[in-house]
Amino acid sequence: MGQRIDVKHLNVYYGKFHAVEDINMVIPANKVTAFIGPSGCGKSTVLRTLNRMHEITPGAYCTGEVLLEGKNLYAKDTDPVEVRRNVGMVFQRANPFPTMSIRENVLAGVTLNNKKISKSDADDLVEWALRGANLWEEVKDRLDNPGIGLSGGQQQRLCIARAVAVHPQVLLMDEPCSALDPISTLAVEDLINELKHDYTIVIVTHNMQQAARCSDYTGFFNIQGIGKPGHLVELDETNTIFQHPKNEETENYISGRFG
Ligand SMILES: Nc1ncnc2c1ncn2[C@@H]1O[C@H](COP(=O)(O)OP(=O)(O)OP(=O)(O)O)[C@@H](O)[C@H]1O
Repeated sequence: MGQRIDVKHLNVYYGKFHAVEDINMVIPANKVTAFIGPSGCGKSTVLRTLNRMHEITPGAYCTGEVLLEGKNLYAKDTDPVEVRRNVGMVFQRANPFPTMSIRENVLAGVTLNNKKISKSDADDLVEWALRGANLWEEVKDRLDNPGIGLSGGQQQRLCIARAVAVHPQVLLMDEPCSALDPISTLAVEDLINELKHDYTIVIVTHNMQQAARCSDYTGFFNIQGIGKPGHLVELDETNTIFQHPKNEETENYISGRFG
């Protein structure tokens, strides 16, 4: 099952640059929450703080709290590796490991976590994860072929299979369809809709139609001006954000008056 995320007074900095200011939000379990907003308003930055991925950028840090089912991801005794196992990430560009086969790519997270697994358990896991990513039928006869030999849309679904193979609670997706053609985009959107039964999903997208199509909740982020920190304007049910937003800034953005 997916887990709920509570974000409290989150501020994110890249060195001296204050990138995101005082974010407070609840991301419900087993729903798709989309982050939208103009370029540079901090959508990806906030997403990355939800599994401490920003920490791999030298000088990046945050203050405030991110709670996964009430447990602070930033508590002193929390292991960031464990956080990233529970909260998986799918990136903008499909990034299968180039030297690995389809099968090895699916198992990569498990082997990187030093988990010993029998051949038959591995076979079952590969099939389960690829079925979960709606890719099994397309690749079941060529599991030992290189992952990078697949089409862009298939590679992205392979990365989703790799992410779910470690049994996360949450899946973060940073513009997962931006490099895909419309047919592959629809396949990934359908998949997102199915995956929410098992996971909590947070997706950053530039595409408002995509947010409207595949999310239950939408958070609109904005920025006052260049050099200013981004902030969350409002987060609500997707229908409310697109039809009756409470805030004029949101209304202006979704009606295409800026951004
Ligand atoms: N690694 C980094 N080092 C320094 N500044 C960064 C870094 N990553 C992002 N920023 C800055 O933080 C701010 C927020 O960036 P972020 O990428 O989170 O915005 P975004 O809303 O996701 O933008 P886009 O829609 O263009 O991807 C921007 O001013 C950006 O330049």
